Amino acid sequence: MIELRSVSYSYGGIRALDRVSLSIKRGERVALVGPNSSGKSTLARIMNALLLPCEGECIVDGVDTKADPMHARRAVGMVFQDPDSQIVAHRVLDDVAFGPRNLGLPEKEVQRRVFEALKAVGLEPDGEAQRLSGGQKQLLAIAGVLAMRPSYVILDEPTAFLDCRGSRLVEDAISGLKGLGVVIITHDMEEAARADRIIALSGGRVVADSTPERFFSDDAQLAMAGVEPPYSFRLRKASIPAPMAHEVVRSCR
Ligand SMILES: Nc1ncnc2c1ncn2[C@@H]1O[C@H](COP(=O)(O)OP(=O)(O)OP(=O)(O)O)[C@@H](O)[C@H]1O
Repeated sequence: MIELRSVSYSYGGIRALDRVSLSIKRGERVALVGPNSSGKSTLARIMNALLLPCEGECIVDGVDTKADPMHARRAVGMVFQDPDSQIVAHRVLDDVAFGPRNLGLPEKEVQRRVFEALKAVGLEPDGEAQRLSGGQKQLLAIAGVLAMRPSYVILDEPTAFLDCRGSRLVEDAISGLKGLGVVIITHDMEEAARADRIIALSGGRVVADSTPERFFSDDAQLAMAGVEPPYSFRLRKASIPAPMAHEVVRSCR
């Protein structure tokens, strides 16, 4: 479990997180939502120890990130918005192998991890990384993280730069991530609605932590989080059967 206990973080005089307490379990899928500058990316960086709390504690599987930041960096993989900025090697195979090779693993183990990770996201091993589509590059970034065998994966607006087709590829790959704790930072409420839980931040504070169903039904929470319910939810509320509502939304995208 990733557990934050009253975590605050400031960049100089800017308080980005203010006494945030929450937990993320392995196997659950959590959407992190909230307006710009509400602290979502800072929270992600606290969880994988790229940043350490100014106050409070972040505990990853029982280990305090201040005591052992490398433990959290291994356990919590990060995928960022921009697929191009995450490519580190010319060939697809070498790109995914980059992390495991840096761990000093035997080449046989590196290759096993590379092929498993590529299979998990549905990417072919041959080819050049820069020739992939935007969506495929994002799959490559996810494969690179999976090859490190994390317990949790945080995706910071993974579909923000992608077209409809690329977004669908990435969404399908994320749905296939079983057994890991998955945190998706998103402004897309359709994406948030597919999570088990939604955590909303505003002004660096947690203003909601509940199921999508409850979150999207609670006008006060929605107002505090500065978001609106997704189209599929509104259609459902208008008594259109869920599968049909889902299809309407898919065909609209
Ligand atoms: N490196 C930095 N230096 C100074 N201030 C920063 C830095 N990174 C973030 N901040 C500030 O911290 C606050 C929270 O930013 P953060 O990026 O965590 O929010 P966010 O919810 O991820 O925003 P967005 O949705 O725009 O990506 C903002 O006021 C932001 O300006």
